[in-house]
Amino acid sequence: MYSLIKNCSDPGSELFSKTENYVLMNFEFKYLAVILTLLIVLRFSQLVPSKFWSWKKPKSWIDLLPGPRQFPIIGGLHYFRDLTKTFKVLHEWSALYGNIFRSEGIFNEPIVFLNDASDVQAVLSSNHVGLVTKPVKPYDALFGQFLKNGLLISKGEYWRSHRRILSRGFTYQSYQGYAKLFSKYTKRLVEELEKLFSADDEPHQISCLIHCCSLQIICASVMGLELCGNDDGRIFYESLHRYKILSSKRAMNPILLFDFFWRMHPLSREYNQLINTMNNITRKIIAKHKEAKETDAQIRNNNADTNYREDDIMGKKPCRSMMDEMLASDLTPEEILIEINTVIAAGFESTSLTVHYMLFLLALNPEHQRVCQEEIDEIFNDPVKCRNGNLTMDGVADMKYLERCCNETLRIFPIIFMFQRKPEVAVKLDDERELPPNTTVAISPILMHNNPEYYPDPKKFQPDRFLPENNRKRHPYSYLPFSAGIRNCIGMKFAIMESKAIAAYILRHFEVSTVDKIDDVTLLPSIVMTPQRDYMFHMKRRQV
Ligand code: HEM
Repeated sequence: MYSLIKNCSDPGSELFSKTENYVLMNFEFKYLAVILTLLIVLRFSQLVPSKFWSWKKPKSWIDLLPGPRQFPIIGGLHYFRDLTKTFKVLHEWSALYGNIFRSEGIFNEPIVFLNDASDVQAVLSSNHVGLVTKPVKPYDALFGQFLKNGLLISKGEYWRSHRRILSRGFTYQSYQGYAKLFSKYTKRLVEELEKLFSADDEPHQISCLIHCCSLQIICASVMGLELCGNDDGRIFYESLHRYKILSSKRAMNPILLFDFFWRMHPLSREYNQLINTMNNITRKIIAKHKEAKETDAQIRNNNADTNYREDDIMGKKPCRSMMDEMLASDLTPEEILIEINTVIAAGFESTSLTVHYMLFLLALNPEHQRVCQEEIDEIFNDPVKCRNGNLTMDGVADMKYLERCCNETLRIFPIIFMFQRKPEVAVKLDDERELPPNTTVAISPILMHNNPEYYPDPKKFQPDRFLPENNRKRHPYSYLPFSAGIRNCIGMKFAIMESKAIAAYILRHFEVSTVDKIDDVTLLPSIVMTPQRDYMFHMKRRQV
């Protein structure tokens, strides 16, 4: 099945592929000249409101907030010229300016950075749909063509009704089925790791294998698509993999966030073709499921008087996919397509990176790895929690220490390192401060999770920070890997269960160690927080 992977290169190096970046650079130089000319013309033609140029005039308490020096038009974007220093810049700003500061985006649009848990709670905790609106940039630019008005981007009542429908795919019953898929694909992953590490004593990178496993899990859970052994699956895998690389390249290049420039870029043609290819495959699957569902309904009618059991007809599949839940709603096939794209895009890389970071931290901290293994062994030896070598949903849920390690991993490496809101109504932070409607707010889990006020000795890997009694002592909005409030991550539980299941199978079979140290690898602000190169692992087979 891992024949899907043609070239096991690490994600960071693919992002820095020389030929494509040469194309990008050429492109930038060409269009930088166009932008500058355009801006000079705009400046002198007075077409742009003067507020964009007079960036120094304070107007409200927000303008008076501390923050880095801004420049006309580009605001504070130039601080992120060198993307390898992005997280360093954010940490420096937080150290210099405290828990609330301001910077500016393109055309000097103010952005308020909130890093105080109570301020964040004021923004995220309301049930008012107008409060959970997101700004058009960067969301639309990054995801708009693939995710259109899917759950991640949509707003208002449309968002609320779709959120309700998608939630039906995340019930206790659905998780019983997903647990079977976690086992199926992770067992194959273990076989591949076995082959890789038994061949020699060299350290190896493993992210592409984990990535492939996670992608198979999400495609099977969302639409019952088996990526292996059929052409559509293979094409979908290759297209999605390439789509991810192109969108990350776009995300890391502020000029390309403008649709105008992106459309002229040579890579955008390939990008559109990839989306078309994936959409065509998904449309075919939706049509097939719809047809099967109609046939089922017919059989059900014909069997109304008999002892008909739904499982007899539907139950050949290991579980009902999320798509089946959507087909049972009044969503149109095109709406279903967009929501499928949303769930896959939001769920595949975030989870595989979590596993990757978790294994790395456990390799660096063998004393914690041993505790996890004791817990995992006990559950694997329990015939109720692990049936015929397959972990059940309850078995995974019972791995409490592993879960604390997963939480601590996401504290140290919050994959979604920043997210934004643009509340349509005013938000009262306290008696003196109110954010006016349409203020862009940036919330950065990476700054919050490194604040010693919430996490003493934040660099240290300490899973017991997440013991229930310690959680109770901490502000509930100080832990934000999945955001919080009504617009938090809908797949949070799925992500934690899947990460734990993959890590559990690996740790059951291998002792994991690494030749890297935590500071050896720079982190990049791709759409998700990505290591510039893969961590290198050793895996030694355990006697179990
Ligand atoms: C460790 C893995 C994951 C992390 C760290 C993560 C994190 C997040 C965060 C921070 C948000 C809020 C983004 C924002 O406000 O802009 C979000 C939203 C979302 N996530 Fe996840 N996620 C993960 C896995 C998943 C999985 C596995 C799925 C699906 C199965 C998923 C589906 C979604 C969707 C659909 C949204 C949009 C929700 C809405 O706006 O109502 N995520 N995720």
